[in-house]
Amino acid sequence: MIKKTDTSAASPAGNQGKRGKATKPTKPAKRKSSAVATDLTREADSAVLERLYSVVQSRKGGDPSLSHSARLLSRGTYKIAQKFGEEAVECLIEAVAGRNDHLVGESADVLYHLIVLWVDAGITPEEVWAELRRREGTSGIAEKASRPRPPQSEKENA
Ligand SMILES: N=c1c2ncn([C@@H]3O[C@H](COP(=O)(O)OP(=O)(O)OP(=O)(O)O)[C@@H](O)[C@H]3O)c2ncn1[C@@H]1O[C@H](COP(=O)(O)O)[C@@H](O)[C@H]1O
Repeated sequence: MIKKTDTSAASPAGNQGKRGKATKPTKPAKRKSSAVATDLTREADSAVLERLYSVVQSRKGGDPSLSHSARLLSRGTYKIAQKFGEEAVECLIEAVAGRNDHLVGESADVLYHLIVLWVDAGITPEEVWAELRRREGTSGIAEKASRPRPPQSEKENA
């Protein structure tokens, strides 16, 4: 669906896929030391999502006729969750079909709707980044193997 142009929130996430052509990526900052570089890279990766989060948060309680985020947030958790689910399904359809050009746009839609979900729930991006940082360096295989094993009888009934 074509949407009105938003001039108050120049979010690159809004310039992809269904919503238009991708913008040219900006050059990464020069590295000074490996520690600084790691921080800069982290900031650069999450900045676009944090900007989008701030914009969506600022739309809460706004005019639903002027802002899609305000409209979605006014419709409540059930609708927000439903929209997120729909976008996730559209994303997986493109992945399975191997249409990577469409997958980029659908991925942006999923991230936008996930952020609306966070705003509605009162979760901040920093909480999610912290959880991702906590997991860094732990293989999913090792993490699964470390989980307490249920007793055999429980496993059979599952
Ligand atoms: N990233 C997005 C973004 N991605 C998708 N969408 C909108 O999501 C809508 C999805 O359309 P659908 O028909 O699937 O959903 P719907 O209109 O809720 O329809 P129903 O399910 O109710 O029938 C479209 O209007 C898209 O434009 C987005 N709307 C906004 N943003 C970002 O959010 C910022 C603030 O937007 P506003 O809140 O609209 O000011 C923008 O600057 C963008 O950066």
